[in-house]
Amino acid sequence: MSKIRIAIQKSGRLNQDSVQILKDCGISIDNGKDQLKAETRNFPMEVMFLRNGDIPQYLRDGVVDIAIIGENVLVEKGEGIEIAERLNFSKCRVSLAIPKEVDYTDINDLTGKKIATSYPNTVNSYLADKGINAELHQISGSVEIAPNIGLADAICDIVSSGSTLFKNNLKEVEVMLTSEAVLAVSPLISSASKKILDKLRFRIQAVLKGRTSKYVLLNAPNEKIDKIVAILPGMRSPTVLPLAQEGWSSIHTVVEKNKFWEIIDELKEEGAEGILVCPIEKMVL
Ligand SMILES: Nc1ncnc2c1ncn2[C@@H]1O[C@H](COP(=O)(O)OP(=O)(O)OP(=O)(O)O)[C@@H](O)[C@H]1O
Ligand SMILES: O=P(O)(O)OC[C@H]1O[C@H](OP(=O)(O)OP(=O)(O)O)[C@H](O)[C@@H]1O
Ligand SMILES: [Mg+2]
Repeated sequence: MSKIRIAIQKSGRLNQDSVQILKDCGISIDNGKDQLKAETRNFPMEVMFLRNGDIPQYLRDGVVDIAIIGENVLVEKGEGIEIAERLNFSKCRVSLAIPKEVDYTDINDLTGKKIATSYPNTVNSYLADKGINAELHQISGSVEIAPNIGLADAICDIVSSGSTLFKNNLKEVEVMLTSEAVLAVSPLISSASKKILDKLRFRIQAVLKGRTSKYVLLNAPNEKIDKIVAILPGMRSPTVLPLAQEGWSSIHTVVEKNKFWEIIDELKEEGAEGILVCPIEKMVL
């Protein structure tokens, strides 16, 4: 039986969450320590542990069928590679930053300036789009130090909390793109592997939906049911079950995680009691 070959990051920011999402999809990796290739249990899949930055080439060459990779790397060097799923982790942005004390009006201020980055294609196309000429200095890491050591006037790098910029006395002046981990697909994927990919995507969608939803149970007096149901969103519509105590019901529904706090006060005002919020493992719509 054929297997789908997936690349995930060997070590770094994407590794753990990539292994976890496969695990949540019921796929456990038989991983001997320091192995670069591993088999999986319960799913026709072979896992290659690679450098994030090398993965686009492996996808293009068809050495792997699919990969979990930072979207920013695809923007930089992933031409022709498609995204099958956005995975909602490793969220960051790729931005231009300059020393805090330097005034900044707009992108024209970067004309003729030296910009250090590990993402030359991304910067070049951003600047070309805005008609700006600047000099790029490509380095592969610790980019934020460049202005402090006189290597560049500005930098382009990944920003998440902003603390690396802050520590290096820099300020973010342009957000060029936002990024998250994605499931990317080789243009050379076979039809047999594509069928396995469809199964994997189905599982990933169920896992991601479960991660962003909560199962909510609450009690309410019967005369308040209509008002409470009107507040609650649900997969179809909330379930209403009678409680042993006459005149009361239990209402069950699924709510988007970040919407829960918006509606909790309304629910309480309408007389909801004993509100329980539970995690959902998987959700198939
Ligand atoms: N501070 C951050 N917060 C959130 N996501 C980030 C952050 N830094 C990087 N990422 C995302 O995680 C990906 C992997 O980053 P990481 O620093 O682990 O690897 P890398 O050095 O870019 O790659 P390689 O595996 O080739 O050494 C990046 O491409 C980006 O999408
Ligand atoms: O805005 P922040 O939350 O500070 O995150 C941004 C930093 O995170 C990444 O580096 P990482 O820690 O991955 O180190 P690396 O240079 O070894 O990849 C990125 O290259 C930035 O330097
Ligand atoms: Mg990094």
